[in-house]
Amino acid sequence: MVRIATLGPKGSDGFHAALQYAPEATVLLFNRISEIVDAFSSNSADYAIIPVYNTREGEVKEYFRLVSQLEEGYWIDNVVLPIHLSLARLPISEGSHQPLQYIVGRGSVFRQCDEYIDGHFPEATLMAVQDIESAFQEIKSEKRGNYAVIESEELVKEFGFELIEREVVSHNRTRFAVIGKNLAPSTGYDATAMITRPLRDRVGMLADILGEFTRRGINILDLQSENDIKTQKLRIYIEVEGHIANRSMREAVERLERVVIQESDSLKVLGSFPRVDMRVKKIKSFGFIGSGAMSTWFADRLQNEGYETYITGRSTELRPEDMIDKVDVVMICVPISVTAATIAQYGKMLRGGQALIILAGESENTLQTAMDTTDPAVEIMFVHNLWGPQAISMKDKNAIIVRTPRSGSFCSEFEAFMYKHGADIYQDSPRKHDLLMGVGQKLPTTISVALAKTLSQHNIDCEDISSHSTLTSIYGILAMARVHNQNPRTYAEIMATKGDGRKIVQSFAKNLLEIVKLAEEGKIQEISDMMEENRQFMTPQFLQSRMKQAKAVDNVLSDGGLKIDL
Ligand SMILES: NC(=O)C1=CN([C@@H]2O[C@H](COP(=O)(O)OP(=O)(O)OC[C@H]3O[C@@H](n4cnc5c(N)ncnc54)[C@H](O)[C@@H]3O)[C@@H](O)[C@H]2O)C=CC1
Ligand SMILES: O=C(O)C(=O)Cc1ccc(O)cc1
Repeated sequence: MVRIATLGPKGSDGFHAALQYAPEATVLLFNRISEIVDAFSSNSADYAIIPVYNTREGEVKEYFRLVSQLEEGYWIDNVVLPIHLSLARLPISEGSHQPLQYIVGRGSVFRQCDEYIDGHFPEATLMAVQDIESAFQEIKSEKRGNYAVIESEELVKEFGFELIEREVVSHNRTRFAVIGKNLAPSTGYDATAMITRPLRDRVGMLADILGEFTRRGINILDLQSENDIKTQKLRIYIEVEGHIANRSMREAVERLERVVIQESDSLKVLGSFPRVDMRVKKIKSFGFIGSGAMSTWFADRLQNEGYETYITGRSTELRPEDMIDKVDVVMICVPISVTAATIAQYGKMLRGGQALIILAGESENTLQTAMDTTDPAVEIMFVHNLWGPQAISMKDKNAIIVRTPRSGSFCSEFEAFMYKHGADIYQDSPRKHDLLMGVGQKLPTTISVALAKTLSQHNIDCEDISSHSTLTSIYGILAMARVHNQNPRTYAEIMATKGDGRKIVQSFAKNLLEIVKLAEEGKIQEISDMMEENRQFMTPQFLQSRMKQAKAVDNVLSDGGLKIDL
């Protein structure tokens, strides 16, 4: 039989939280949080259940101190309990009713009810007690007719008190931490709580701590800080999404100690536990058609948000046609050149109420196919993430979304998922997307491939490429290296997409030949005039802000070792 230590008395919120966690448990009841900790530490209890947060009172301060004292044990789970508080007094049969002068309750209950008490009993004297059971008994034995108590309805009834008012505060919920002896295993949908030791003063410490998580795309759920009572140094409590066993989480913690705080054992992991989710989600499951790099990348992150995911492809055991029926949202994520045909093949299998989201690099043609081949009650949206599967997170990366009149709440939920993970989202029309991908993808990719081919044709030594590049020409070299360091098919597909972007590459090729000709003929003035004209087209603001960015890049590149962990 498991033994759980919590705050009493019988019928208290802690008591109910313990039974909600383990209905068969033996519940050991105490009046003080420190007594609960002692019971747990001395092995008289297997678990401790402690209130940590209340929707009305905010954080429960005592816990902050308590959790940092726990030498063994981990925060392994949570119980969220609605709290129903009632105002009650002795029944008339047990003493005369007099005007209420005193209200008795636990300190935390008063904090939850302060609005109600201020509004209804501004003159009353409040008496905060630790041991509510003794308080009930004393009011009874002393027949105190001018006393009232605020507690749960169950408890006031148990002591034979009479209700004056039921449910004196609404939206009152308490989160209890479950403390156990061993770290909880990963469920795939976890959060991790940690607290720092008292920190020495250091400029930017808080921002640097948060940055370690943000940089890795780890969402921060809660942040609190408190001055350590003795030293008056700051301690920081952080709750983040993910399990401590995840690689990026371990890396973040390791760097926090070694690089940011620069003290070993400066960070204490309180535990990992299944995430407490208060949001309303409508989507349960996503199914991918296409089992490549981008499908896996998105599926992993959706799974970490608590969604079920299925990946299907030409060679997976689960067939796309069998998957479609199981999911709320079908994601099409295959090479651009086969996206429209894949939509045409599977689109008709979706039923009203489902959503079809196209992850691809070409919008107009693919969206038209989706609108034409699916039931009109199917939601449809196009998403183009402008990062590849090597990216750790989508934080600060561009994403283009093309909504249609049929993009509904499922599509918005997917967009909210990308927003939450820090993507910079831009809404386009199909044509605008395709045209601008001529600028953002087709042209730079084409140039990169042509550049590499040219260097190779002339047997240019790779060492010489770096040593002879200028602050300006390095950009082209970097782009060339990036493009040739990833799946060539991805880029060949981009170059071959249909749509409005083609005219950008075609005009570029024509202009290139013209400029080469002018240069060969030594027409310096004509080229300068052309550049002057170009400058008129680009606004001064654009030129200045990009120049500023370029200088920032110069600084990063010239700062020994690139300032990146290689
Ligand atoms: N890789 C990247 O950097 C990015 C890719 N995207 C887009 O994501 C989509 C998927 O790209 P990745 O996952 O990178 O490609 P990938 O090559 O890793 O995977 C493509 C998947 O489609 C399947 N497939 C190939 N031909 C097929 C056909 N004829 N019928 C059905 N399935 C077929 C493959 O078996 C594979 O499972 C593409 O539309 C691409 O433009 C978007 C942004 C970045
Ligand atoms: O990582 C890079 O540099 C990319 O260019 C990734 C990429 C590849 C294909 C896309 O459709 C969008 C982005």
